[in-house]
Amino acid sequence: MSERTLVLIKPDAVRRGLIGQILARYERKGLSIVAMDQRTIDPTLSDAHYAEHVEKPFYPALREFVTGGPLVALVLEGDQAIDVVRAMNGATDGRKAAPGTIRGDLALSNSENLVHASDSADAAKRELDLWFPGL
Ligand SMILES: Nc1ncnc2c1ncn2[C@@H]1O[C@@H]2COP(=O)(O)O[C@H]2[C@H]1O
Repeated sequence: MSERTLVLIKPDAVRRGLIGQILARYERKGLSIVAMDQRTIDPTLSDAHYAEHVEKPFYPALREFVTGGPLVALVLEGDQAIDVVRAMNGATDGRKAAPGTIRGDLALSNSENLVHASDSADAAKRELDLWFPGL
């Protein structure tokens, strides 16, 4: 079933010049880029996006990081896109993510882990409404 998912190419990836490499992986897989926008977000959007994490001890550093430079928000579409993109991104901690995944190949951190993707259909709906209202 065709689905849409929200992906963030985070500020560490933008800083490292990895936007093209990361986008190419999603395109090669056959996913469609439905929308794409480079922006620097404010703390309010960070708090809304990461609502489930705002009380966690790592959140202040995460907010600083995610608001600290431009990121690329995109909507990807394709068959089972939510699970497919999560598998392509790999485990949260880049040090533990499997080789062959984006984080496994390109990240060495648990926090600066290059990409974010919606982790369920409910999360995708919420995040798509938040980042691309009206799409
Ligand atoms: N234990 C942790 N320490 C620091 N950052 C974390 C930790 N767990 C999760 N994160 C960050 O919080 C983010 C939540 O979802 P993401 O997929 O965007 O990627 C995660 C990491 O960037």
